[in-house]
Amino acid sequence: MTVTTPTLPPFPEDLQTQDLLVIDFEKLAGDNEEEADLLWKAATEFGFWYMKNHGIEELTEPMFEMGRETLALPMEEKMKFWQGNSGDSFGYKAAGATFSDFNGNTDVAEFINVSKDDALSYPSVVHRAYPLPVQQRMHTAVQPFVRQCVRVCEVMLKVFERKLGLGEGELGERHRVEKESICETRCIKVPPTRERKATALGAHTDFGSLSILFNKLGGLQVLTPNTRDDWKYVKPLPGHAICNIGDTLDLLTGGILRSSYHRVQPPPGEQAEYERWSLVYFYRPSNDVEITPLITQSSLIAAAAKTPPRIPIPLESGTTASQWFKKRQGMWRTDSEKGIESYIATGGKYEPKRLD
Ligand SMILES: O=C(O)CCC(=O)C(=O)O
Ligand SMILES: [Fe+2]
Repeated sequence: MTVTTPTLPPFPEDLQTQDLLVIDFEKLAGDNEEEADLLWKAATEFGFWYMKNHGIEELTEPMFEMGRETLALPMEEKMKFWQGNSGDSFGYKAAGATFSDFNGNTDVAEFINVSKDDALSYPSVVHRAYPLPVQQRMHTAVQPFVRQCVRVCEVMLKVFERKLGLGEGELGERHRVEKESICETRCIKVPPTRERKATALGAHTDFGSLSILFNKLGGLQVLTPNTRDDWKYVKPLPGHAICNIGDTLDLLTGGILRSSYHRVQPPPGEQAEYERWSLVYFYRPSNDVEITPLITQSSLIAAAAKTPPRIPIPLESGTTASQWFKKRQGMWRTDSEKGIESYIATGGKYEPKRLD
C-alpha cells in the first residue's frame, strides 16, 4: 500500500518555542570533546535536545508506514493486541487509556508499541505477538530502526559515564541490548484536532533512560525547568530527532541527568487540521537492574544524591527497572486502582519537590 504524505502546513512563525541545543551525532561518535560537553550541558540543564546526523532518519518512513497500516486496522483486530492493564506496554494502546490532565480528562493518542526483544529475536517470540503489518516489517523496518537507535543511545551513555566519573561500562552493562528489557518502539497517531482541542498526551516524564523522538507536526511541549507552568512548544526540525532523558537515568545519577516534563497538545495553527504522527524509541535499563543512585561508583552522584530527588514519585529500595516501569505505567492509566489520584502524584500538579 502506498500512502502519499500530504504537504503539511508549516509550524506557525509567531509562536514562542523552546530553544534546544543541537547535538551532532557524528561528532559525538567521533569522540569530539566539544560535542560531548554540549550533550552534557543539554542533559544536565534541560534534559531535552535536538540531534542531527544520527543515521536514523532514513529508517523512519518504513516505521511510519508500519504504524499507519497497523492503526488503520479495524478496532476489533487492534484490540486483539491490547497491551492489557497489568503494567505492560507492548502491543496496542487505544485512545483514552491514560489521563491527560489532573481533572481526569483522557488522552486522544493511539499507539502501537513493539518490544526491542521481540523485534530482534523475530520470528521467535520473547514477550508477545503483533498485528500482521508489524510482523511483515520486523526484519525490514523495525530491526534496522531499533539497531540504529540502540547504537545512538550507547554512544550517549558512554559520554555520560565519562562525565559522571563512572567506570567504563557502568551504565552500558545496565543497558545490554541482549538482555530482556522494556525497550520499545512506539508509533503514535493523533486524529486531527480541529473540532476537539483535546490534549493528545498528558504531562509526564518518560519512564526509561533515553527517548529518541521523530515528529513532523508541532504539539510537543516541554515544561521549562524550575517553573510550574511555563510550557513551550518544541518546533520539529527536518532531519533532527528530539532526544530526552527519562526517569531511570535521572534516578541512577541522583538527578544529575534531568528527566523533564513534557506533553502533547493539539498541533498549532493550521497544523491542527492534520493527523499527527510521531515515532519514538524508548531506551530502558535491563529488567533486573536495580534503580538506585550509583553512589559507590561515582563521587559526583554520591554528592548529588544527598539532595532530595526532583521526581516526585517515591523510589523504594530494591526496585528493579521492570518494577519501576510497571509502577509508572500504572500511575497514568485510567484503569489503575487509584485512578486520577495516582496520576496527580506523578506531577504533584507539576510542582517539582525541589526547585533549583
Ligand atoms: O508525540 C510526541 O511528540 C511525544 C510522545 C511522548 O512524549 C511519549 O510517547 O512519551
Ligand atoms: Fe514522552
